[in-house]
Amino acid sequence: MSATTQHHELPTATILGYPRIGPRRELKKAVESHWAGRTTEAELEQAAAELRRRTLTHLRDLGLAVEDSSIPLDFSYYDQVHDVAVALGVVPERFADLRAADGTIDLAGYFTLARGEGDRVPLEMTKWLDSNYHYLVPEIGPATAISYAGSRRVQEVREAADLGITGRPVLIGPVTLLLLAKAADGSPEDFSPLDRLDDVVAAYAALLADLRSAGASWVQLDEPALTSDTWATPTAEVASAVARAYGVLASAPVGAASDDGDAARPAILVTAGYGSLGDAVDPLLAAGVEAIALDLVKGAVPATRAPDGGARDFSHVALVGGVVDGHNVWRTDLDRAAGRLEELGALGAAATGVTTSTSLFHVPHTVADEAGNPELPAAVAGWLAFADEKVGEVLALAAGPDGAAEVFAASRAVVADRAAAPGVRRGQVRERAAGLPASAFTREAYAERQAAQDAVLDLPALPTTTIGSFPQTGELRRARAELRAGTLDEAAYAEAMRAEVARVIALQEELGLDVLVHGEPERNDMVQYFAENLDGFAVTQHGWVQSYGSRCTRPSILWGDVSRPAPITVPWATYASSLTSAPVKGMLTGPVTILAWSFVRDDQGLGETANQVALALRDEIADLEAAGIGIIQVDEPALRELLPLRRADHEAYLDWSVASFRLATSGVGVTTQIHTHLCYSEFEEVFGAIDGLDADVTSIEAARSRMEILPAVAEAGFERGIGPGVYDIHSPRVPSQEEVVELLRGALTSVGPRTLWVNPDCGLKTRGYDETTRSLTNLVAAAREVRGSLVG
Ligand code: MET
Ligand SMILES: [Zn+2]
Repeated sequence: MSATTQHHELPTATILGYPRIGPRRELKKAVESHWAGRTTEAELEQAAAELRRRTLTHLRDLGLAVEDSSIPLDFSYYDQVHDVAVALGVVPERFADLRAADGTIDLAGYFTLARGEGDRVPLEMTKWLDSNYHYLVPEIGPATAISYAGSRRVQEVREAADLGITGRPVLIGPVTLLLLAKAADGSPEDFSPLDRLDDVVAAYAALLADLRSAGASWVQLDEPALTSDTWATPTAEVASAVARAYGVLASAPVGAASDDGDAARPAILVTAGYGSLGDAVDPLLAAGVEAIALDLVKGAVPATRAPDGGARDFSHVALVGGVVDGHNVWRTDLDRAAGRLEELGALGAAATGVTTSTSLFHVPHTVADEAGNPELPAAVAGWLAFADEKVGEVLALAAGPDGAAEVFAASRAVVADRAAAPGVRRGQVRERAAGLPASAFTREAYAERQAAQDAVLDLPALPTTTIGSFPQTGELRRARAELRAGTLDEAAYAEAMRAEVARVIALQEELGLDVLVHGEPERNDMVQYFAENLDGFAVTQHGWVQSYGSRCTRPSILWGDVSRPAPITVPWATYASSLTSAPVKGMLTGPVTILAWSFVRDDQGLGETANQVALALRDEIADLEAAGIGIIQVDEPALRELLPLRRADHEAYLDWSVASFRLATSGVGVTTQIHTHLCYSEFEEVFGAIDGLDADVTSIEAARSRMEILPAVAEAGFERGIGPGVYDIHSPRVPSQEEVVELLRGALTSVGPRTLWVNPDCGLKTRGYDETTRSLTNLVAAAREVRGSLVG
C-alpha cells in the first residue's frame, strides 16, 4: 500500500476546479467564432492557451501555491466527461471515422461528437448530478474500442510548468465515467458500460503514467457519482468497481518517471463532490489512494467505523475537507467551516487539507465584476463569494482563525449582518406562509373541473397549442440590448414587445392553433424574468456560468423573503387576449424551476423558500384569472433536476416540490384550466410527483423517445390531459404531417382523444420563424387529420 511520499507534498489549500469559460466568456466567444468559420483551429488553440495562461497566473496571484499541486488544470473546450471519453478514444459506431488508426480523435472530431453533423446525431446531453450543467453522455458497448491515445491534459501540465507552476491535472474518474455513460446502440439487454471497467482502467493507467512523465505530482480524479445511489447499478457493485479500479491504479508506484523501470504515476486525489461519500470511502481506503477530498457542505465527515463495525483506518490517507461551497454563492461561515475541519482532523488522517466542496465552475468569476450593478444591492453583494473570493476563503481556512484573524472576523460580521438585514426575513411573508390551511394546497376533484372546463372552453378533440415561447428574433434581442444601453426607453421597448405579441397572435390564428400564447418576447430568460420582477431576488451583470458547451446562463440570486410587488405577466396576457377570440394561455415559471435555476439562500430549507415563491405566483395566477385568462401554464422543467442524489431523500423532496406547485396553482376556480410543462425529465422517475401536481394538462418532452412513455402513463391510471411533444425543438428539422399523424395515432392507442393534446416538445425561442411556421402548419394539419378520422 502506498502512503503519501516525500515526493508529494499534499496541496493543503486548493480548489477542485475553476470557471473555465473566462471572466468575459472569452472561451465561448473563441469557440463560437471558430465554429462559425471566422477563425482557424490554430487561432482557437492560441486563444484557449492564452485563457489557460491567464487563469493559472491569476490563481497564483490569488495565493494558491505554485509548487505543491494546489492549482487545478481543468480546462475544457466543451465538457469534462467528453474530454476523458475522447482521451480514451471512445466514439459511437456512427462516428467511427472520427477515430484515427492510432485511437486519437482530433479537435474537429471532438466538436463533431458534441454537435452532430448532418444526419448523425450528436452525443446525448444530460444533467450533471443535481446541477444545471449538462455533460455529454459517452456511448459504450461491448465492442467499443477503448485505449489511451493521448490527453490534452499532458500538454497542460507542461504549459503550467513553463509558468513555474506544478499544476494538478483534473479528470473524471473511471467509475463515474462509466456510471454516466450509456450502453451503445445494439448492446445486449444485460450489458452495462461498467462491464468495461478493466479496459477503461488500463487506459487510465497509461494516462496517469503519461501525466507523471510530463511532470505531474498529483492527479485529481473526480468521482461524484459515488455520492449517489440512484444508478441502475446497485451500490455494492459500485463499491466493488471502486475497489477494482483504484486497486489497479494505486498499485503502480508513485514517483518520478525516472525512479525505476516501472510505470510510475502521480499521487491520486479522489474527489466526491455533491454529497456524502458514504461507505464508498472503504474501497478507496483499501485501495490505498493518497488523498480523498470530501464534500463537507452537502456531505458528512465519514464515521469512524465501517458498516461491518470495524474501525476505519485513515492513517495512510490524506483527507481534504471541502468546506467552501463550490455550488452556491454565499460567503462561508468560516467558524463553522473550521469546526468541520476540526472534526475531519480527528479522524487521524496522515495529513489534512482544505478545499471547495465541488469545482467552482458552478459559480461566476468574481463579485468585483458587479461593482456598480444597480440590480445587486451593495449589502447583498457583501454577502457573496464567487470563485475568486472562495479561493481567499480556502486560504484563510488553511491559515486558521489565528493566522487569518481579520478574515475570520469579517466572516463573523457578514453572518451577523445577513441574519439581521431588512428583507431577509419579512414578517408579512412569513406570517402568510406559516398560516396556510390544507385547503390552500388542493383543488376540487378532477372530474368536476374537467366537466366545468369542457363546458367553458369548448375545445375540439386533440387540441393544438405550443409551449409558450416563439422565436426570439435578432430584433427582439437588439431592442433588449438598446434598453440596457439606454438608447431605447421603457415605453418604446414595451411598444416593440407589444408589436411582437400582435404578430405572434396573428400568426397563430393563421396557423389555426386552438390555444394561443403571447410568445414570451419580453423574457430574456424564463427564470430571470420573474427574478427581476419579484422582491427577494438580485440579478448579476457578469455572473455567467457554463450550462453546456459554450452556453452560459446567468442565475439570479434569491437572497431574501419573496413576494410580488405588482402583477408581472398580466398586462402581456390580457393584451394578447384582447387581439383574438381564441383562448390565450397565461405563462408562468413554477417555484421549483425558479429555485433550481437561481442561486438560492442557504439559511433555510428549500421547501420554505419554494412556498414563498409559490405564494407570489398564486397572487399572479389569481390576477390572471380575474383578468379573464382561463388557461394558465406553470412550467416546471426542473422538477427532475433537483431530485436528491440519495434515494432516502427523494420522498421529502417530492413532498415539498409538489406542495409548492399545488400552493401556487390551487387558488383558482373549477373552470380555470391549469397546465404544466416538463422537459428533459426522465419522466418515469418522477411520475408520481407529476401525478401529484394535479395539473389539468401536462405537456412533456416525448418526440425523441417516440412517445415510449405513454403506455406507462396510461397504465398508471393517469387520466388528466397530456401533451406528449410531437416534434423535437432542439433542431431546425421540420416534421412532416405524416410523421405527426403517425405519432398521434400511436398515442391514441394509450390515451383517449379527450385527454390528448398536440404540441411541440418545448418552447420555440431558439428556433427561426421559417421552420417554426412550417412545423406548426404540419402539426395543425396532422391534428385535424386524426380528428377527422375519429369522427368519421
Ligand atoms: N414556457 C417556456 C418556453 O416555452 C417553457 C420552456 S421549458 C425549458 O420557452
Ligand atoms: Zn421545455
